[in-house]
Parts: sequence; structure tokens; C-alpha cells
Amino acid sequence: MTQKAAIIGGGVIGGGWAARFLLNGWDVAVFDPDPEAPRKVDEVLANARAALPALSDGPMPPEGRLSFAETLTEAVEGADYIQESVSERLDLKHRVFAQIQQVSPDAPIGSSTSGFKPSELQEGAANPATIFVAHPFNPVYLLPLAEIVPSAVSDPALIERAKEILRELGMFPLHVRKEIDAHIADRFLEAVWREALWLVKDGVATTEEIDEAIRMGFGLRWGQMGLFETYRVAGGEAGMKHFMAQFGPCLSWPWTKLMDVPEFNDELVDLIAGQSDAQSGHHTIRELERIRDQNLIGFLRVLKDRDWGAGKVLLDHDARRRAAMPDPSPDHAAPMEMARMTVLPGWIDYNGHMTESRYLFAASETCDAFLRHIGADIAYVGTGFSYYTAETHILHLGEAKLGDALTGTVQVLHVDEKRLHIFIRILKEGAPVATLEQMLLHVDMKAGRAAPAPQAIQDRLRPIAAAHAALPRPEGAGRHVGQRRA
Ligand SMILES: NC(=O)C1=CN([C@@H]2O[C@H](COP(=O)(O)OP(=O)(O)OC[C@H]3O[C@@H](n4cnc5c(N)ncnc54)[C@H](O)[C@@H]3O)[C@@H](O)[C@H]2O)C=CC1
Ligand SMILES: C[N+](C)(C)CC(=O)CC(=O)[O-]
Repeated sequence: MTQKAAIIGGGVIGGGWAARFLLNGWDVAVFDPDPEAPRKVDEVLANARAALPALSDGPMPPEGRLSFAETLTEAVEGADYIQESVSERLDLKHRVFAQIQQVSPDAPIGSSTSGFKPSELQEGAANPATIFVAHPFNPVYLLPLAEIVPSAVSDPALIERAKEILRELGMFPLHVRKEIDAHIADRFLEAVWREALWLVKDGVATTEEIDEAIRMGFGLRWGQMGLFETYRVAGGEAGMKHFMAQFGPCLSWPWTKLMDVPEFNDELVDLIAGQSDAQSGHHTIRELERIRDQNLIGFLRVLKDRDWGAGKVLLDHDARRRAAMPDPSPDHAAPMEMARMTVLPGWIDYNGHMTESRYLFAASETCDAFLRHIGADIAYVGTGFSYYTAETHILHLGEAKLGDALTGTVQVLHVDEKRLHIFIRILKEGAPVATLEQMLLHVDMKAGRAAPAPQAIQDRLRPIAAAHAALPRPEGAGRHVGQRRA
């Protein structure tokens, strides 16, 4: 049965949570008294639809149903999980928890709070044990981290269940063992933010120069190794001990203003906002979000290729989803949908449409998913056997443009013990933009020659091939270059 999430507060973060749940197949009810909230959530969701599927190498589950509730009660009724994302005010959060628990006293309630401790959130609650911090990072639909902070009175079983739900959404729940204002990650962000405000206020650097200092250097390193692993490497062969010995004395030098904060007044706000407008005002916020999303997808995909850091979370999520997914078409009465992709900026050529190498990439994503489905997965390759593509014929039938959602399907044309003959369709809105007919050979990699596939793989393939033999033969199958279309 489809699970239901209630999102209370549909701003930047609530919209991101709604998208994360919906695109992972949950029904979502949002409550936010702001009449603009549905428009904002819809816009965030549109960006998320163009972004999150690009991280997945398997078909996404069918999107859940989104509703905007008239009342908080309506939103939380029957919800399996509730995420509070109202403005960062403790009195408001307390009122919201009281209202939620009148309807739903036992459901897990995660709070997106950036800084309040769970024990502060729980004050005066009817059932404090179900309230905890689930602090996400913007954009919630792309970044895996959620800091999970329980208090001493939190229900440990409920916390474990909440962590499991977040894993099911492809997130990385980081259990913060000791509650503290601003948790773990926001303590860093706040420290860097305070330093940055001083640098602008003191006229040392503009907002743009500070951003360059981050994104041209250490920001890139942090994204893949964090702080300690990066500094270990910076210690050279002697590692962390040498790094500490070299930079330890700086701790008593004036390298930070952390103990001192700039006065928060109109002058500071105008200074920062004015420089920020000059730096980025030529883009709308939605444009900046899309630029950010595509950059993050690029980084995350590289990390995924390397099975490293946040990329490892994505790989684990794909594997978990694959294991949980029913057969794409158990009766094999149609070509099997094996992959979903979004056309990314790096896929576009000088003609303004998807470049030809990306059609091979799309086919390979589709074919690899099919191979995993029949048991020829990476563990199988580890045994020294695999399928190699021996021949491909591509027909370009339409154009794919930036942001288009593509689906890859497989129709099996013929199998024998060594050969696998398939017809891949790359579809946009249900119509093929390309077809790729491929012949694959089952190979003994050590011997370097074709070899019969094992019985287990053949047993998975043959019923599919038998059912697909009853499907109409694809129009482009067996074509050669230059042949006129029927
Ligand atoms: N913006 C960010 O970068 C991050 C924010 N957070 C946290 O997420 C929470 C929400 O922040 P944002 O989404 O940025 O704020 P926001 O201002 O974009 O959205 C807050 C929403 O709460 C709604 N709201 C106010 N009272 C409400 C009520 N009684 N019931 C339902 N909705 C109500 C508002 O109408 C507004 O749409 C805060 O606790 C914040 O600390 C967490 C991570 C990052
Ligand atoms: C600035 N902030 C405290 C709202 C930041 C966060 O809470 C996390 C993020 O997404 O940067």
C-alpha cells in the first residue's frame, strides 16, 4: 500500500521534502496557510522532476499523489510520517506539534529545524517521544544528508524506523548522538557564515570573491572527502600528525573571529544583499536552483561512478530499490521499461539537442539494467563472466532536448545459450527518439571468447524471450544503414 507523508510548512524546505517523498512513490499532503504555497511547491517539484531521476540508474517508482490540505488535521490524518518544516520559531513549532498530536499522537514527527535541540522541541508536548530533529540540506530532493537528533526521551525504535524511512528515500541519516544547538553540520556553516560576514563588513572581500574562494578550491575538496580526510592527505606522507604539528600553533594566532559576531543591523543587511544582487541578480531564483541542481547532479554522478561519499549512498539506494522492485512486466506482455533518465547540460551538442554518444549511453543504462534483471549483475561479472555488446544499430527518430525525461525499454528478439539479441527504444513522452538494436555475446572474460550462459541466467531469459516473440516485431529491427523506411 502507498505510504503517506504529511509535510507541515510548504516553503523552501517543505517543498523539497514533498518532492523527495513524491518522487520516491509516497503520497504527500502539504499544509501551509500561505496561499502562495501550492505554486511554490509545484515549482520546486518541477525542478526536482528534472533533477532527481538523473541520479538513479533504475526506473523510479510511480510518483505519489500530491494534495494541498485545507487544515493541518486533514494533512496529518493517516500519515505514516510527518515532517515539520515551518519557520524557525520555537513557539510556532510547539503550536504545530500540539495540533499534530491531537490527531496523530503516535506518528513519527521529524523537525527540519536548523538549530533547536530536540529536548527544546519536545517541551510541553503530549507525546515528546515521537518528536525528533530530521535536519535536511537544501535542495532536499538531491542532497542525501539528514541529521537525525533524538533526545533522552525519544523512542529509540521510532528513531530507527524514521532512519529506515529516510534510507528508503535515498537519504543518508546521520545519527547525532548528543543533542547540541545547530547539530553538527550547521555549526560549521554558521562558523563559515560568521567569518564571511566579517570579511564583507570589514571590506576585505566582496560576496563574489568569497564565493570564488570557496568554489575554486576547498569547496570542491570538501564535497568528496570532508575536512579530516582532506587534511590527512595535506599532511603528506606523515599524514595527520604532521598536519597537526605544522598548523597546531595557528590555533593561537588571530586566524578567526569566531568569538566575535558582527552586529546584525540594516547596514549589514544592505551591504550583503546589495553585493549579492550585483553578483547574481541577473538570474531568477528558479534559474539559480536549476543551475545548482545540474552542477550537483554532475558532482554526484562522478562520485557515484567512483562509489565514493555521497555517490555510495546513491548506489546503495539503486541496489535497495532494485531488490524491492517487482518484475517490470511480470507477464512480459510489453517491452520492459528498464531505465529513466533526464537530458543533462553535458549531453547537449552544438545543434542544441542530445549528442549522439549519449544515445549509446542511454542504451547502455537500459541494457545494463536488463542484464542486472536477468542476474548478469556486477557480482556476476566478478566471477569472470559477462555479456559484451558485439553489434549496435542506431536509428535516430526524434530529438531530445535539455531537461527531457527519457525512458529506455528492452524487447528481446532472440536468445540462445551464447547470444542475446535485443531491441532498445529510447522514449520521450512515450514516442521513440531513437532505437538501438544490439547483439550481445555471453563471454568468458579470462578465456576472451564467447561461452554459454549459465542455466540460471538462461532460465530468466527464456520466458521473457518467449513472451516477447508474441509482440509485434519492431519496425526498425534488422534494418541496415541507408535502407528506406517502410
Ligand atoms: N532554508 C534552508 O536553507 C534550510 C532551512 N531549514 C529549516 O527548515 C524550516 C523551514 O525553513 P524554510 O523552508 O527555509 O522557510 P520558508 O520561510 O521558506 O518556509 C516556511 C513555511 O512555513 C509556513 N508556515 C508558517 N506557519 C505555519 C503553520 N502554522 N502551519 C504550516 N505552515 C506554516 C510558511 O507559510 C512558510 O511557507 C526551518 O526550521 C529552517 O530552519 C533546514 C535546512 C535548510
Ligand atoms: C542556513 N541554514 C542554517 C538554514 C542552513 C541549513 O540549515 C542547512 C543547509 O541546507 O545549508
